[in-house]
Amino acid sequence: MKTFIENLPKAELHLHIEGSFEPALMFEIAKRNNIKIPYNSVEEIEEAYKFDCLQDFLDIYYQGAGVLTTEQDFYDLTYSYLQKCANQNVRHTEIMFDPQTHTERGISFETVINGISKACDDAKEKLNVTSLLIMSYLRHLSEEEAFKTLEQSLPFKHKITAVGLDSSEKGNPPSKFKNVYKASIKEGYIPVAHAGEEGSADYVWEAIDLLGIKRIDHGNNSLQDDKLIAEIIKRDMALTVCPLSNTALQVVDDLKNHPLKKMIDLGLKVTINSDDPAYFGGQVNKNYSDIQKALNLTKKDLYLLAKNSFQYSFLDENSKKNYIKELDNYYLNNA
Ligand code: HPA
Ligand SMILES: [Zn+2]
Repeated sequence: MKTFIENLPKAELHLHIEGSFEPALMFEIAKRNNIKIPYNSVEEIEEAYKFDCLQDFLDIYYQGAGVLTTEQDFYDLTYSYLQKCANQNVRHTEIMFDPQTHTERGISFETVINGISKACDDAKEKLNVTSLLIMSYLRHLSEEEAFKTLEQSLPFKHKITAVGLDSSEKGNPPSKFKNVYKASIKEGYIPVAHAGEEGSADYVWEAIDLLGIKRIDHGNNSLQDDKLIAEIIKRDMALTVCPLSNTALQVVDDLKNHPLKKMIDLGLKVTINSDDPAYFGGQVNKNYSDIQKALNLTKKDLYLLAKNSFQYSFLDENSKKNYIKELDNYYLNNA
């Protein structure tokens, strides 16, 4: 099963590039930028990466991202993640980035986007991994701040496919960002949002009805509401589920109790993703293999999850078809 997962062609649809920042690279970049970080060793970092909830994690995640300064830093961070994609047979990835985490510190939008997008271009050519970008608004900041970010993104619109909403969910409902989503859609961005990770099913309703999202990031708490489940199925929207993130942030107490199988059985379209792999104990293939073991998933289940990852990506129809053909061939020969 391990080899089947390792070689399974797949896409990753929920990944924060700042959350892929591995301790070793963090040390290297902090050193070359002469920035002090409050850890002396990889062991100390690992000790700090124990979280009770989303906010605990976010405090450490923003601190880590604080060493990223130059275009080269953003390039190195992104290329390092894309190399891991290539090693895991992640054929396509949709990368979220948080411009405000950096612009708030005086780093220009241009520095961030150019570093990330150059790495994506190089990875396409050298690693045969495709990618697109999701610009995420920080929901603990105001809608006015999000509007500023939208404005800053416009000269780079051709490099960005979608907009997302992340950071502290509770107390920051999707309705707070209704106007900026409307404006983002007008600019041609596809809307997605984190909803129902720690927030209730009402937040998922708002993300669908008020923000018009096309895909739900996490969405676990949708299961609290049968009408919502029916609506998500009716609209053919996928959930980007992140098993190891859910246990690390105590959204789920144990992988054995993870609702993923229940979601599938209800008819929801589910994908498997790593969210913030450097912080939550595993890349996407570890998410596949740990949840496979915990829930006794079959090769067919895994094949269908990987198929969803291509089907519900924001790739054009022809690219989706080609990737799914590659996956079908793999499944035929390895089932
Ligand atoms: O899992 C997450 N949830 C909300 N915001 C985030 N920002 C990075 N990761 C996350
Ligand atoms: Zn996330």
